[in-house]
Amino acid sequence: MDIEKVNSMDFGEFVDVFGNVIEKCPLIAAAVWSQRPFSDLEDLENHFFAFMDALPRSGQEGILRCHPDLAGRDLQRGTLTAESQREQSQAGLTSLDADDRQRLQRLNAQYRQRFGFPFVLAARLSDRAAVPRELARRLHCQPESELRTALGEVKKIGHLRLADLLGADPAGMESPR
Ligand SMILES: NC(=O)N[C@H]1NC(=O)NC1=O
Repeated sequence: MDIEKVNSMDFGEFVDVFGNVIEKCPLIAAAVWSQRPFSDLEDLENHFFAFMDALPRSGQEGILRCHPDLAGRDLQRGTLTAESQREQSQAGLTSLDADDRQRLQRLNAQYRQRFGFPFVLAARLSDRAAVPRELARRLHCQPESELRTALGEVKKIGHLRLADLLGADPAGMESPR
């Protein structure tokens, strides 16, 4: 899909296509549509990210809370969004054994208890060994910097989802940890 096609979309089509660029936050796509035309993928994604950056803290935490836990209940029940299912599967989180899954669920619970929002990480840039390691490390970070880190991960996820939709090479991403 090229940027001309994106710019020609009506509101309904745009929200259908880009509504889950930020997990379960179609409102952001709805707001971004008003800002077309976009010059390219980077311009388009900058509008998504600027909207997030301009939110008050409660809104930013709300975005994080829209994310399902990694290897959590939604994965077990098969209720993940298609994008999240693919990302968690690519990181190997759909084939954890019971011990590893329970360890991750314990760490997720500790993280949520400490920060008040779920642990968010761009799973496609990680793997099943790195996820619990990174979770355990971030558990000890300060709340302010952790909020920034988590929103940075939401942006990485959004960047990759947008690149998929536009059939672009995801430029400038970190290689897998
Ligand atoms: N909790 C969390 O990070 N979830 C997200 N990460 C990712 O790559 N896809 C998700 O749904």
